[in-house]
Amino acid sequence: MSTPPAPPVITAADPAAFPHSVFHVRHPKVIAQVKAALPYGPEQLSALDAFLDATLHGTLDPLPQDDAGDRAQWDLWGAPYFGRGLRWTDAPFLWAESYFHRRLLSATGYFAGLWRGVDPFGPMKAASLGSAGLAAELAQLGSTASLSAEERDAAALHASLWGNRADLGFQLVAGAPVVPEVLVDDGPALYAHLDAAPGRVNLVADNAAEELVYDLLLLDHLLASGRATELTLYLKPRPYYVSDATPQDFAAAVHLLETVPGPAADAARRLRAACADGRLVLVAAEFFCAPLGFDALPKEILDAIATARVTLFKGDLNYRRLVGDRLWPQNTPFRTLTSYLPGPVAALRTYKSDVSVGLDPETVRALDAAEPGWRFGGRHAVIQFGGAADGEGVSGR
Ligand SMILES: O=P(O)(O)OC[C@@]1(O)O[C@H](CO)[C@@H](O)[C@@H]1O
Repeated sequence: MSTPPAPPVITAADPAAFPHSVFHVRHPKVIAQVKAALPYGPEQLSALDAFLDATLHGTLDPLPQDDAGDRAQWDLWGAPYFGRGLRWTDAPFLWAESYFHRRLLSATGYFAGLWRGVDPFGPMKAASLGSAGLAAELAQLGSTASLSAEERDAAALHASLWGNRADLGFQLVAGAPVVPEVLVDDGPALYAHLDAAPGRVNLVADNAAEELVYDLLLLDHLLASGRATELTLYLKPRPYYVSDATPQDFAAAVHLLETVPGPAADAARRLRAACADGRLVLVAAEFFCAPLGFDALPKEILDAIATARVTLFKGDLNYRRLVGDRLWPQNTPFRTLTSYLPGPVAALRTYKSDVSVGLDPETVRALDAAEPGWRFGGRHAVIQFGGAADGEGVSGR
């Protein structure tokens, strides 16, 4: 098959486009929320103000000295952009957002001093995890007992999918809850693949709190139903993109499940047992906080993808990193764009940014006509299964 050239990488330079609003509307709200969340002193508060001002009006400069030990790494990643008079919005959107979140941690003192290791988003994550709505939903889990096996399979997958709407950065700018719509549902094909031969399932997590709770229930469902013999859960080693899940968030999510008697607590007990005997392994890989696409995944993660029955990628950011943060023609097959990976992959993604692939042109035309902002509202979603690697590819990713 011929390999179409890759379209341009997305930047935030166009003031009329969505990525620009992330820097100019969402990020000021993120910083205001962080300043309000913890009782920081004048040093952290003024560092946060100065940082925001630099992202809005300044140019891209190297990482300040802090104790994280990754300055040389960022100097390499930032070499094309640092010290060239580029605005934050001129760099690739994926790169610049990742750098924003790394710099935000520095400004809060996350790497040195009193606030070392304190998650600036911790209070927001705790509030989301402690919400009455989530507790009520978990208390109702017993009602799925009356569903057919297929309905239970779909419910576990879709709860994990829609848990992604509970991304706390997105919630800062999201409108009222809306009726969700799944544009592509490869869920049955994914289950058929696992039924044909169980094996290890990898899940690359996205957000903490509500989303992670439903991810854990999906993992428990795969283990309890015999589809997964082992599980690997990939987490972030430190706070990132507001609410991305860290090992501490994993512990908090398991703890919440334990407090809800019935199916939730039963799932928590099984997950704890799987942690204890090594069937559920947590990996907090540095790579997942890097400003790179998954075409740059390190060997150990590629090996884990190659030997898994399937690797599930959660959320919008992982989707951008998986298929490439570019304005692809929307009918580009998901399978083609993920065939560079050495094993079967699936994405559970709600739409919160431009990137869109694997849709038929008629669907796109109808969506554009009926709801012009449909790619940013979190109301639409896809469950796309790439199957096994088949050698097709796109040049220039
Ligand atoms: O990966 P997630 O949590 O689903 O979404 C991350 C996100 O909120 O951040 C980006 C904009 O900042 C978008 O890609 C997306 O909307």
